[in-house]
Amino acid sequence: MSFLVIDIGNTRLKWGLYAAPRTDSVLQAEGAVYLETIDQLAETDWRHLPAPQGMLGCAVAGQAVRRRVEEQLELWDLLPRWVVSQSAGGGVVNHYEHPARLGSDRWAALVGARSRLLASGPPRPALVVMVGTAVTVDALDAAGHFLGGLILPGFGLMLKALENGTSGLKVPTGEVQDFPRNTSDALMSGGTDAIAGAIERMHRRLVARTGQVPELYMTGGAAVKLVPSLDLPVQQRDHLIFDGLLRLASDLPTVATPLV
Ligand SMILES: Nc1ncnc2c1ncn2[C@@H]1O[C@H](COP(=O)(O)OP(=O)(O)O)[C@@H](O)[C@H]1O
Ligand SMILES: CC(C)(COP(=O)(O)O)[C@@H](O)C(=O)NCCC(=O)O
Ligand SMILES: [K+]
Repeated sequence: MSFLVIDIGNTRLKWGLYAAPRTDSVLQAEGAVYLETIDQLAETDWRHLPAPQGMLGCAVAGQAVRRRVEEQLELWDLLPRWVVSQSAGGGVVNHYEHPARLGSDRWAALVGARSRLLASGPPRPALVVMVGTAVTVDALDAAGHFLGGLILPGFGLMLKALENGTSGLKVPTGEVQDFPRNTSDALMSGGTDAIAGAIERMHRRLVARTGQVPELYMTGGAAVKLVPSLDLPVQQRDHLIFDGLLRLASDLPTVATPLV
């Protein structure tokens, strides 16, 4: 049975069609569209796809966007199911003060990272970074306890805030430099150091807390921009959230019961 996973972020909708709702399942097709174009999915990306028998998604861009996607899903006869972050699941214990308020994409990324970590060796701590509209830096200990995490602006939001809040920063983005000597490079380097700095600080905290060096997983559209500037070994996984959704789907009862 082919299975559809969907990650609705605040900038793009990412989807993946897998052979089955299992973490070792083969990815058959995938795509990413900006939210402005999701009302055409049934006639574009999804038009010629084999009908999936099931789906599971995470959505953090609000109810209205989610409903627009559900209208596109009427192309097939399947029940839309959306993850709500739980207090425990997928091998992760969620120590957020209000577990359901943790972004479901963060939850899926944590579950995905934990399942990849356990599939690749002994249990260790992990740092799970999503570089998207916002950036999140989330800490897992060796037992799979989500200790907490950071939220900070993504590259786009940082640059937009500076452009809107000043008169002198309406310039194209430049390159990352150690000692930037023009406005464009200063902006790109400042944004990169802000995000890389947050990651390196949380990395140091997690080492101090656990006494072990964590695995660092990074995902998200802008991860590719950041990896070269990080002083830490990184596992860049574009499909980390998909991995988490498949793991959560494999735990679900096969009876189509809506999560929310
Ligand atoms: N190929 C790319 N190279 C660099 N940045 C990208 C690329 N694709 C998307 N981005 C940036 O990443 C962000 C969107 O990534 P994404 O993970 O889809 O975010 P979200 O999950 O918040 O929708 C935007 O800031 C966008 O500018
Ligand atoms: C932090 C986020 C905005 C990240 O969203 P994204 O950048 O992927 O669009 C999203 O995970 C969210 O809305 N979280 C809810 C608040 C929280 O996690 O505390
Ligand atoms: K995301």
